[in-house]
Amino acid sequence: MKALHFGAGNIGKGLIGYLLNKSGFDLCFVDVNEDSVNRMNRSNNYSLELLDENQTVEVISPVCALHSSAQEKVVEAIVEADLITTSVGADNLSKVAPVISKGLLKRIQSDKGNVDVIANENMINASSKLKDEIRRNVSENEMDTIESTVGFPNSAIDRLSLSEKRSEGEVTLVEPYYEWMIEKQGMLNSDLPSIENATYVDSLKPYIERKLYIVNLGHAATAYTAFLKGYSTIQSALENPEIEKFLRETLNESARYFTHHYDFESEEMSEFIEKTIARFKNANISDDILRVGRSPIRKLGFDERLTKPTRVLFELGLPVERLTAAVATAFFFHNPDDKESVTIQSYIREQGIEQAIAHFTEIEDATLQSKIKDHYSRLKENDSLLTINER
Ligand SMILES: NC(=O)c1ccc[n+]([C@@H]2O[C@H](COP(=O)([O-])OP(=O)(O)OC[C@H]3O[C@@H](n4cnc5c(N)ncnc54)[C@H](O)[C@@H]3O)[C@@H](O)[C@H]2O)c1
Ligand SMILES: O=P(O)(O)OC[C@@H](O)[C@@H](O)[C@H](O)[C@H](O)CO
Repeated sequence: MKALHFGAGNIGKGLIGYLLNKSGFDLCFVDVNEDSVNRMNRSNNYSLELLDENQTVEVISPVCALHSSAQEKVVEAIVEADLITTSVGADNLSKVAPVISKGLLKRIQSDKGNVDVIANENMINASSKLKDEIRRNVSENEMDTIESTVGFPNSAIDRLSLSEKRSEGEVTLVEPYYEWMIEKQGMLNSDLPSIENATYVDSLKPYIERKLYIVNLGHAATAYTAFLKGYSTIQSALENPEIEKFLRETLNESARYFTHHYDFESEEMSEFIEKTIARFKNANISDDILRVGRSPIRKLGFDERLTKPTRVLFELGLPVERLTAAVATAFFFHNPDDKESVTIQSYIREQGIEQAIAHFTEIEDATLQSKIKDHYSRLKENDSLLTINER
């Protein structure tokens, strides 16, 4: 059995590649990063270090890699694959769509049978998004054939996966906890054996939303608050009780989204929140806030982790005091190497914070906009988060 995975990055190696290898797949990565492709092909393996007390190292082997520019080889690998997966970052799905389209059409011509393509990104319905991108690259008839033989099951992935450059080479670092949830109904390849330790669900929506609007919301809020307070890692920031309190209260507000829309009980949500905070505080992890806070424009998007729970709970008349403060913190984040943060900062300089809030969050309600703006102004005056908590 062969699996082709686009994106030999942290989660590609730390979760998707790890589980596909455990499930007996022959694994090949596709990446734009020449160094990482060459490194993998030199050793045909990579190392994973578990971020627990024992720091167990596992070698994942055999693996190979193709550079994205080797189009013909990538197309051939798609034709031969039993499963195609991605974790390239949500904004890069449009970039992998052209070659995946070519490969799928060639597969269909070669009568290779049904296959599933799973995009594993931190966004709602990433596989459906990839399918939409593929649609832009093919004719209507071609899309009809693709749709009849290719499944695009949506998924949710969760594992803190980082990497570190060491003298022996790059090592992928992973927390012990992981989750890969795959929506059964989108799958078309009934011959594919189950992926070991993946969870197959009938409806993904409650889980992907909980992942994004609790785990990733909490992560983003911590990273942006940490930036404001001068911390460089999530773990050092959470040693500050004020930041931990703010995180917990923000997540408790967001929990109401889930008790309102789904069957989640409040105790269950509280347990999930405590488990999430404990994962973030794992003393064996040192997670850079610049990684966690990356791409703030994406994170402030209308349906994204910061904005969606805030606007929906506000519309329901439920409290959003901490959530609006969390949204405000994102407007301070600045990393010269992160184009999105640079864009936000120059937008604020040129248009002002009010315009920036409306523009990046696409929130139209004036009251909600001004709540975010008030928090921004107070934070700018160096007002503490605790003061916000008490308001
Ligand atoms: N790292 C985590 O803890 C984690 C956990 C869950 C979900 N995710 C999600 O997984 C995705 C990947 O995140 P990551 O942390 O692994 O990022 P990463 O930057 O470590 O890895 C992304 C990889 O994709 C490659 N890539 C980019 N554009 C490409 C293209 N056009 N073709 C082929 N390869 C391309 C990059 O070179 C890189 O190796 C994101 O959507 C992220 O939100 C990450
Ligand atoms: O990958 P992003 O940029 O969407 O979000 C950054 C982190 O919150 C994220 O990578 C988490 O580490 C991960 O989602 C945990 O499963």
